[in-house]
Amino acid sequence: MTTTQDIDVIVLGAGPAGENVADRVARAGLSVAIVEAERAGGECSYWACMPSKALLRPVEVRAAAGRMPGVGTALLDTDAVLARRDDFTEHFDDSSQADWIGSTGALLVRGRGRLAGDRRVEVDHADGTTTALAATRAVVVATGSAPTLPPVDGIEDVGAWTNREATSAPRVPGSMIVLGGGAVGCELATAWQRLGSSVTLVQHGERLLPTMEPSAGERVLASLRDDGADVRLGTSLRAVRRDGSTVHADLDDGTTVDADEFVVAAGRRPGTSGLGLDTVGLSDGDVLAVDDTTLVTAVEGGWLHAVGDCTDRAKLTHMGKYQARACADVIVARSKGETDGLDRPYAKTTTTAERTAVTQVVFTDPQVASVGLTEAAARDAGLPVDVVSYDIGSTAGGALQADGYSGLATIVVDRERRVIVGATLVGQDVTDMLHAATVMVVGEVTLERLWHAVPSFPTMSEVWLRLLETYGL
Ligand SMILES: Cc1cc2nc3c(=O)[nH]c(=O)nc-3n(C[C@H](O)[C@H](O)[C@H](O)COP(=O)(O)OP(=O)(O)OC[C@H]3O[C@@H](n4cnc5c(N)ncnc54)[C@H](O)[C@@H]3O)c2cc1C
Ligand SMILES: NC(=O)c1ccc[n+]([C@@H]2O[C@H](COP(=O)([O-])OP(=O)(O)OC[C@H]3O[C@@H](n4cnc5c(N)ncnc54)[C@H](O)[C@@H]3O)[C@@H](O)[C@H]2O)c1
Repeated sequence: MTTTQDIDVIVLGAGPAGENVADRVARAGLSVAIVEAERAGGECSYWACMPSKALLRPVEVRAAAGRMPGVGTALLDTDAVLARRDDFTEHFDDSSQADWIGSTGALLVRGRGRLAGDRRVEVDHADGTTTALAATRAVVVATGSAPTLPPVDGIEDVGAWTNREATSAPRVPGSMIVLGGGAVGCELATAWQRLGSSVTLVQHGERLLPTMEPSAGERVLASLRDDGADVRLGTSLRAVRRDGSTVHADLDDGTTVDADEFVVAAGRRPGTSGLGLDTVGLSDGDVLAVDDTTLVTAVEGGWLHAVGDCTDRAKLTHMGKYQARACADVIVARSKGETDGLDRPYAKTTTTAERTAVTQVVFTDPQVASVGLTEAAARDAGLPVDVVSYDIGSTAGGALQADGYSGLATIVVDRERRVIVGATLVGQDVTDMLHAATVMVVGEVTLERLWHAVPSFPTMSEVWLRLLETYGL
């Protein structure tokens, strides 16, 4: 075993969250080692955000062309789509990410890391050797998440695809069953159905995208069915088996669905197995619950932080990176002896927006973009809220964007404070409208002041004015 001492900060996992901690801490002048077991860049770069969006964008463009008289439905060359997807994942070569980490001043250590007691980490390398590291200031766990396989008879034996196989497939399968109707299931079903596969999506709840406003799931459901996908809501999988090239899925509605591939998109668990959590008083596989300054609450001493998917907070790249920035700033502030106000809401050293303004875009067609609380979440939190919706297609911008534009904007208004606490946009090309809503929520801008934020004509942003008018301004 080799030993390296005197590293200020050790980061476990070089996904988007871990990389951002390392970058920011290194730029502040602290020494950092970042340990990566697979590829620098993490799940997001190779098997999640990037490849899935590279599969979705071409079919989105094609659908938009179909809604524009005089343009028509564009050609679909699936080989070109898959080749462009492979360019986005750098053909699984992480050298540019590794070079970038090096350029920040952080030391990239290749191997599988685990905690080995207070402030200590051991890294097991592919050649069988182990390196022991000790952190003088902090250890940050950023090990991401892993797909959950529901306890269904036969599921372990059918060669189930997870997000990894489903985003990196070298050809379009003839047919597939997608288990789960969250963001992963809805995006993959949209992409593969439109690329030519026959998709059956099985969701055990009564709605798609169940954590979002109901309008989102309803419209995505209608679109998937319009595309020809077979979507089964309120349906559970009883058993699954493979017979040669065919998978047979027995559903609790009494039917059996046959397909070439079986994709599991039924949620994710924290990537904390085999991480030595027992050496710091936790149990293998635990969620690393953190406070607003990213400190792991169950471990004393103020040295163990966690960011990204492993914390089981919003499992989104941009939110993980937001946590990473706060985490780095807390560590740097403490290294300078600063202690006051580090946990003050909206201080740079906190992740306040995790509670007030989580943003998410689901790249289905229609797209779904949301920030903050849904109506249901706001009512559960006891807030006095009113809800207003407006058809984006009724704005001049919406009508110009596409023939028969169909889209809905919904705001959740705290009627006592006169501020927006949540917004959801559903429709074609709404993704970049989200940030305006995010500023409204984070800035707690009153409706009376928003009245003076005049949207340009003829843009879809006029929906913000229409929402205020509908609310009575
Ligand atoms: C199909 C799919 C599509 C998605 N699309 C989006 C999207 O469009 N937008 C969005 O915001 N989010 C999206 N997400 C979610 C997003 O991928 C995650 O939230 C994000 O990757 C989490 O980043 P992370 O750094 O916490 O973890 P990860 O990206 O999982 O990175 C963790 C890293 O830690 C490494 N690691 C794990 N254990 C160890 C260990 N013991 N030692 C050393 N290294 C270790 C892993 O190899 C990995 O590189 C998507 C997810 C999926 C599955
Ligand atoms: N564009 C994006 O922002 C994006 C895209 C993909 C994933 N993600 C994130 O990645 C994370 C994981 O996504 P996910 O969709 O895997 O998880 P999820 O937990 O969001 O959704 C899983 C879905 O599967 C259903 N389900 C669970 N077990 C089932 C079963 N046995 N049978 C049928 N249905 C079942 C659940 O009801 C749920 O709707 C999420 O936090 C998501 O936000 C984000």
